[in-house]
Amino acid sequence: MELHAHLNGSVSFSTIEKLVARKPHLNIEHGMTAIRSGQRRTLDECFQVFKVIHQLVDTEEDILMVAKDVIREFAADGVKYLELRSTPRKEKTTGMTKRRYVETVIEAIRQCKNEGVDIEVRFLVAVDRRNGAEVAMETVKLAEDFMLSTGGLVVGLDLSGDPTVGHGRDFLPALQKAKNCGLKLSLHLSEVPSQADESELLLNIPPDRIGHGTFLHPEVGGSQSLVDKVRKHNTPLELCLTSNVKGQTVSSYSQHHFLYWYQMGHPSVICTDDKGVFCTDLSQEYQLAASTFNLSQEDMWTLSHKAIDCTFAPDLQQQLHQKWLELQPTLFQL
Ligand SMILES: CC(C)=CCNc1ncnc2c1ncn2[C@@H]1O[C@H](COP(=O)(O)O)[C@@H](O)[C@H]1O
Ligand SMILES: [Zn+2]
Repeated sequence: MELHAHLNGSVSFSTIEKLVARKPHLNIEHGMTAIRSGQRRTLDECFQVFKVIHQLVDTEEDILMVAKDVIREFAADGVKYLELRSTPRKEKTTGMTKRRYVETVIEAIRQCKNEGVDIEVRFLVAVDRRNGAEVAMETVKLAEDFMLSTGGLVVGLDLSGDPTVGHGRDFLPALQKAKNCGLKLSLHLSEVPSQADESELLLNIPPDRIGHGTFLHPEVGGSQSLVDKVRKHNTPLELCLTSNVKGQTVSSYSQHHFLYWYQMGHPSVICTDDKGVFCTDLSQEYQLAASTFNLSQEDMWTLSHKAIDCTFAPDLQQQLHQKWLELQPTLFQL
């Protein structure tokens, strides 16, 4: 179950190579699009990486290839349900519009389905906080249109982008509108320490899931009131270990807030965030969680199984539970 994956952050080394071959004039090398094992970057440096990738992915053909490759790679890693998220982008130079951007991702999802790739994929339209409130409202309208026209492939809205830019209060009207029209909300909250006020406000909506939530609890400068709000609504957390360690918002794997929420029995879902940029995959994230926190195969199985209840596609949950029941004896003896 992969519930938190940004499309352009998930582009693998082999896809980057294909993109670089299409655009040799950009002089982009792989070291500029990925943060390798043992490397750390500041949050700001990480966000620069996305700018480089966006230069490489600027036509409909690129989006189609990238989305299909990413979906196939998640499937090859054993992911059976994927919620992809991406920020619709307009590119003047290539004529790509935001509407065509979303249509192309949807086309990629449909093509993978028709080709028999063994994975269910749903899409969240992303709001980049750097683009401000007005664009956020337009994005919500776009997301609503696609939710209605894609037969349920577009299921929600994501709020992401550089957490040090802007304030969540500006996005409240757009987020409320999204919620009211039936889009599920996954919000990046408290990814950096300075966001307690913003989280306090946005948790009142309330969101349907939380991305990261690194600094929600009092021990790291959050507050009991924030934790209480998350607990009251039983809002699942999407936790991305490698992303947080490489982006240096968490000092080491053993210090990751996964343990805080997991020990509390709170719905916690392990995700990749940006598997390409952070050179990881979902299996590796599960492996890391298991080895860091001394969890058994059974614990890990239960984690992935419980994630089914956190999807934004309730229509698929029964089918996924059935799949997990069938897969269990083929993987290991409990
Ligand atoms: C810098 C760092 C540690 C990244 C991980 N944490 C993140 N926090 C907030 N927004 C993100 C993160 N990773 C990816 N994104 C968003 O996803 C975009 C890339 O995917 P896409 O173009 O939306 O398809 C980025 O431009 C950014 O808006
Ligand atoms: Zn994210």
